[in-house]
Amino acid sequence: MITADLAGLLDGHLRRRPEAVACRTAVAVTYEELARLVDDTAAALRRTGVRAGTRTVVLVPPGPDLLAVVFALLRLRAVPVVVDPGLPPGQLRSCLAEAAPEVFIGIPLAQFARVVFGWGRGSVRTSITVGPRRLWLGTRPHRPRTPGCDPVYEPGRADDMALLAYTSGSTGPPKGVPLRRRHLLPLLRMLSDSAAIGPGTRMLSTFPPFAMAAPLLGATVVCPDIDPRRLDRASPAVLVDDIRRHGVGALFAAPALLDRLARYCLARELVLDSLNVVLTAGAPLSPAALDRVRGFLKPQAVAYSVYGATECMPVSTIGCGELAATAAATNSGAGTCLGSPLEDAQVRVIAVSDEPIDRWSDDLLVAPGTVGEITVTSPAVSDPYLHRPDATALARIADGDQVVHRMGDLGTIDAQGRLWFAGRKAERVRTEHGDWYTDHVEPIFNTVPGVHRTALVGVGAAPAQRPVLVVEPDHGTSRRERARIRADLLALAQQQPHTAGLDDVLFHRHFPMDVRHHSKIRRHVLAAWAAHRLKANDRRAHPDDLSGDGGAR
Ligand SMILES: Nc1ncnc2c1ncn2[C@@H]1O[C@H](COP(=O)(O)OP(=O)(O)OP(=O)(O)O)[C@@H](O)[C@H]1O
Repeated sequence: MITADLAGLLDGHLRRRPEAVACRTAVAVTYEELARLVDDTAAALRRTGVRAGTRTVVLVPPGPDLLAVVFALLRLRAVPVVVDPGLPPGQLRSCLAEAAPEVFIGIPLAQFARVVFGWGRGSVRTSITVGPRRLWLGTRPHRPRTPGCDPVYEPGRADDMALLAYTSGSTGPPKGVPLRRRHLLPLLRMLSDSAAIGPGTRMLSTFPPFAMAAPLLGATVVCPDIDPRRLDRASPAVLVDDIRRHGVGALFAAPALLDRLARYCLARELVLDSLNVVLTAGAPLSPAALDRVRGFLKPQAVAYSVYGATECMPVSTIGCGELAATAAATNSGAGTCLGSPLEDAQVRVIAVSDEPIDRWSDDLLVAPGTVGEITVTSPAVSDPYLHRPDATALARIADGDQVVHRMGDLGTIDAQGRLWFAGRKAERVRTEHGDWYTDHVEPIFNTVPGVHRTALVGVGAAPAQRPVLVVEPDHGTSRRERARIRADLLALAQQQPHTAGLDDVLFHRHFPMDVRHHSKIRRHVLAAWAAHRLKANDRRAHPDDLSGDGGAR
């Protein structure tokens, strides 16, 4: 049974299957070996003063060392601060200034960056380097006799703070999200129930925090040789090799990386037949990408898109069969189906507003089928943001003794109770004739041959913005091809009432994406670029010269 005593979960697997492999990198580490590492690490951390509640930054790549540190912190009931290592150094510094960690654990490169960029300056009192020889402040602690069973550790409680996780900062600066142990249980239960991750499963996750869940469920975590800071550069060949070599049964990858893997497999007619389940999250999985993903799976395998956010994970899941069945609707502008809300998650859609809402009232609800903001009440909803009362006021509604979380996403609920994604609230385009929703528009245009992806952005001040479609063409597209694509897009726009007002198409070589998943388009960055570009084009009266940042592909 999954309980809030997460360290106890790990110990349970150790007692039942000490010889089972907990982690696979170049070497295999068994549960027994992992437990010893955790014991050593916990003892060393305790000697440096790490206690329940100590905020600790961990910048260590996935592998046994990271598992040892994270599970040792769990055992001590300390609080890991989870921040994307791929953030620009200045943004990472701001996150750490806000989180005020007392302890900084990192590999030598992270320690070097800490000193150079001033990460945690003013709050960090202990820094610990995880090196090739695993030196803890130059000393090696004593080993407790029975690994995993040291009686000095208290079992974790549901209300203990588990971690401080930062959002990906796709729509503004990343926000600190305090998560208690009980907030994590719905995710663990979903992984165990829907995705069937359990003893014996070999799981590979390209998102390290999800990889940490595998040993808690008795599974083996396979750590791929990729840089989590640069997922856009992760090699599909390396992933394929790891999946095959280790017989990976469960894979998590964000949509963009999953699609790159799928394209790689498609070109080589590869089927990854060890995979039973594939999970993705972070952004919609487009119908075309889904088709390609199904191409590398055996027929019995399932792919799920999981919908949720740092503040509330998960909200709903949808399997590949249902996603495929709703693909035609997506391609004609209905949005992306996110599936039915999970048990325990109450999802309601309210009228769109950019203002705080203090109290819940059923008057906030929109009629079924009408686009509004998605709200969630669930045991997974986190505590309020760290030190951000304004952001919290915009994201929370009090409803008696419950808290309603505003997802900042737009969507609808259909007659079957399924949730549909329409785009992010902050990225809606507000024209004189009404609002345009990114996920009601982009999928239509993404079907045009030669288009890699599109982004709808608004230029000018709301509510009189000019809708602009920015296009990232397939690699190597010629100028003539671009002219054809533009003509096709504009013709397609005329076929749908909700896109008929589109007159502007710009080509951009390579979209700016979020650092966590490289799957969310940073539309506000593109909007600023588009405004600049349109102004330049208007000045030159040369609208066909649509070269993107540094020239179109
Ligand atoms: N399966 C999915 N389909 C569509 N969108 C998804 C899915 N899963 C997550 N998302 C998007 O990701 C968002 C959550 O992202 P995350 O918590 O990483 O930070 P963020 O909201 O992007 O960060 P910030 O608030 O700093 O901009 C959701 O609100 C939603 O927009």
